[in-house]
Amino acid sequence: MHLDQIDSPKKLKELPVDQLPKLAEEIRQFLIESLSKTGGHLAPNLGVVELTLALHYLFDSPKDKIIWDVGHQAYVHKILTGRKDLFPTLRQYKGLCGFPKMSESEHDVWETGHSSTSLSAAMGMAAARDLKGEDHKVIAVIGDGALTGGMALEAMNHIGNEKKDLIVVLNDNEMSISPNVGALHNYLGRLRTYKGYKKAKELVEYWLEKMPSGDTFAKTLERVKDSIKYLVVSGVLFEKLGFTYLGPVDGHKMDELMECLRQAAKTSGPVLVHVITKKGYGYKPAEENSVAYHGVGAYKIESGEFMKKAGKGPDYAKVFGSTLVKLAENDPRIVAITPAMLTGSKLDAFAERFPDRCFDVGIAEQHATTFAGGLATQGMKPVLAIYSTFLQRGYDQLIHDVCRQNLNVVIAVDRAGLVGADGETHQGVYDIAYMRSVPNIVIMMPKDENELQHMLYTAVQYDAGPIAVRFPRGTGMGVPMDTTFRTIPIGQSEVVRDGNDVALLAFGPMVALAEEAAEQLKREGISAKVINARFAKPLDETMLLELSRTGMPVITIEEGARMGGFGSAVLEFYADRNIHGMVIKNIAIPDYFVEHGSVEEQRQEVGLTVENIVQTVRSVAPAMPRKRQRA
Ligand SMILES: Cc1ncc(C[n+]2csc(CCOP(=O)(O)OP(=O)(O)O)c2C)c(N)n1
Ligand SMILES: CC(=O)[C@@H](O)[C@H](O)COP(=O)(O)O
Ligand SMILES: [Mg+2]
Repeated sequence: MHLDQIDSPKKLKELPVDQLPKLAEEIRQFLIESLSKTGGHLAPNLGVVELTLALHYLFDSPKDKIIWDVGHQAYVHKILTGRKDLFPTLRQYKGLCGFPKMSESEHDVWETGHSSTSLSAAMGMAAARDLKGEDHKVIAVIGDGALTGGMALEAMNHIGNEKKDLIVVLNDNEMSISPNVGALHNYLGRLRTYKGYKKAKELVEYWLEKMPSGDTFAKTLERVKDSIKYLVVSGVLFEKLGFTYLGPVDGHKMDELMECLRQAAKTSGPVLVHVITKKGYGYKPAEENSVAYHGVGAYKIESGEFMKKAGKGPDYAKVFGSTLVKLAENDPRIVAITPAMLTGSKLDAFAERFPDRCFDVGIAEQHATTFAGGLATQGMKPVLAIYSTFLQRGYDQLIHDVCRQNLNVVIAVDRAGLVGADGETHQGVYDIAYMRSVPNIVIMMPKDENELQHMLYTAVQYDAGPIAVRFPRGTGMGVPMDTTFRTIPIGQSEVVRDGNDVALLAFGPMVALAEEAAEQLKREGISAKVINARFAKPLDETMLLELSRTGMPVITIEEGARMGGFGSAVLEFYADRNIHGMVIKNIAIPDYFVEHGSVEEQRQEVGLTVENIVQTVRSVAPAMPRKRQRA
């Protein structure tokens, strides 16, 4: 039977077990070929081919619940559950999602994207099963990186105490996106070398059974057994936390893996199966550089060479990273923090230049935020580089620890706005709303990459509390870069184009759309003023008051959730001052989760387009001062 014929776990089970390694090979070839065109999370999936086959072969999905942590490694699961033919649409608009998605399949029992949720979800499912008197297995598959996340540890604390039947498969490839970090990671390294002890323990037990008790040799063996037991059982942290520990097992050896998982299925209470895999397994470029092949765009299969990305300027993240190095050269207070996104946040150069001042804390956004606070109390200038979507994890810490104590923490909010192919789990569209409501914080966003360097400079100079500079995923505008830094006055906007019919008040890179719209409107005889708002907090009150005096309709434009966002702030400003009668429209992201696709397609869907700005302006034309005068 070939891969093409396997469209369900039921079909897979019809395959003789000795043919699974061949199937694994076919799946790998399929992944390498398919992702070379669409891109996606290649290396994580190549590493779990055998593991996924074993799980679907042995367990009975969807009755048995298989939960994928992060979910970036669920492609093989998707292939085996009838979605192979959809792979040409992977991560594309209206196509197959890059993460588990309940609407796609009954086998996707939990949706993910953010890490370290699988154990809590598994515990919830196991508890529900027991309360309802049902009988099925619950299996959480979690990577060694995701295990460093606080949620996973909180869940282990609960699971180990409750003693419910539940299997945790720890997929240990020694990598997060970058090499995994931390004491837990070091500990897993030591466990991997314990392998021999388990074998020795089994051997001693075997001989003990054969010997008459009281025999002198048996007594000696008894003592050996005890010391081995100490190393194998009591020495293993997971055992101490209430789990039965099985492993480590080679995750690419089908027979060993199956045997270990079979044993896990038979064991009652929480079990942790420690599976050792290689990220990128079976594709040389990915094995050799799993960091680069963690998440990829299109590439040439033979060489692994990536296709060139189209884009006008350097990546915003790159400008952030290189500017921070320059700033840190002259400011020893600057410390960079990343919760496991060193490469994505382009902090590699910083880490190389200032190894002592760069902290990769693992997938630990909560800790990262409070750690930054701690540094700030001692006069350091922590720069927390964090994706907008992952800062959601550190929200309480942002409020309670950083903002409440008014600490000088710079928050570099990366991937702010629509992010494209990762889709709804990763959209950076909530941070304006969730940060704006917190006292003390300053929130700014540059219109282009040149302004980003000035904003970062401004942020590290700022000594009056927390300050966030948000910037989008992807390439900048291709503008010339100034060679000296300049301070941007806090709360001051910039007029980028004058006009007297309508005001387009744009936040961040939306300024470019507003300028394009203004150009188009000019051809229709409408004169649009374009303002680069720069700050969502504090607002430029002088500018807003001036606008209200002109009587022009105001259209706010932002790539963020409409509710509570920048536009809401403008509405609040006028309402608070009893300035009524103004025509104000907010162009922003509506109240639903925007799915995967290209950023262009997502913008089109939500109306963040030149056409929609123009259309909105047309709709308010009767309220324009000149038109009113004529009427
Ligand atoms: C809360 C959160 N922080 C950061 C990330 C970004 N991220 C995605 S995968 C990953 C590494 C996960 O490592 P691991 O669980 O070991 O999986 P592997 O890729 O090694 O298979 C990280 C940091 C995320 N998805 N969620
Ligand atoms: C699964 C996950 O969370 C990351 O791998 C994410 O896809 C990275 O996003 P960037 O490509 O924007 O760094
Ligand atoms: Mg890993």
